[in-house]
Amino acid sequence: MLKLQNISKHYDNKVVLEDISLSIQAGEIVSLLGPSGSGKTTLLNIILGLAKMEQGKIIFNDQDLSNVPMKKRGFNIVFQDYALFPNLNAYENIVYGLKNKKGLTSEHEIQEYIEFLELKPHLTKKIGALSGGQKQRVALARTLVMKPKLLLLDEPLSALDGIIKESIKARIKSIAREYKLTTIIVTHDPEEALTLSDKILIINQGHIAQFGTPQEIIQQPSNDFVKEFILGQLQVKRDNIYNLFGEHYA
Ligand SMILES: Nc1ncnc2c1ncn2[C@@H]1O[C@H](COP(=O)(O)OP(=O)(O)OP(=O)(O)O)[C@@H](O)[C@H]1O
Repeated sequence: MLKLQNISKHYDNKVVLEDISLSIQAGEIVSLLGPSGSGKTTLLNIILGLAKMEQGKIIFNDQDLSNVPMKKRGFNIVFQDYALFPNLNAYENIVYGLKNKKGLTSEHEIQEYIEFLELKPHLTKKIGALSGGQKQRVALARTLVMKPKLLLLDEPLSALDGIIKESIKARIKSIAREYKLTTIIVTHDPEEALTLSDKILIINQGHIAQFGTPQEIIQQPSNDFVKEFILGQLQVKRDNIYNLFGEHYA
């Protein structure tokens, strides 16, 4: 279980996060959702250990990790641009992080992750020859072979379109379920957050606007910001299509 307690962060004189507290249960998928500049990536980086906080605590399975360096936290992230090595092929990318972790993951286990993500036909391809969805799956496999205690994903769907997006969404859900892996996802898209997560943390200008299940957020938005940000954006999408096609759009 991950507990964030009273996390605050400033850049120069600007408050970026103020007094963020929440608890995430083991195996849950939680989205950090908010507009551009609201502090989502900063919070993700603080959990990862990449950014420092001025105040607050990070407790994971009853252990205080607040001053534990990134490498010793055992959390892993998939960055928005995947950060894969273009000169290596897909398999070499997947196992790259294991070089200094002898014995962590057997070849048999590596093959299981590869099967799970249906990457077998692509292993010898260079990164440049892969589609966006295939790159995302290689990035996920590379992270899973490290057996992370917590999986962090920064905008995992933003570079993907349509059907590929839906298939990666399903993968992320099945990874969390299959490996009981607590997963935290940054997104600015309400639809993604609502369809992917067990819980959503809505951030507005560094403050928690609401933390709840998708159903709670839809049925009981706790303030005007949540209403506007979530329901407003979804309504605009519906209206745009309705205006074009009228009653033909069910
Ligand atoms: N290294 C930095 N130095 C100074 N200010 C920063 C730095 N990183 C982020 N900020 C500021 O902190 C605020 C929050 O940024 P952050 O990247 O966390 O937001 P975000 O919600 O992830 O936005 P986006 O969706 O655009 O990525 C912004 O106002 C940003 O300008």
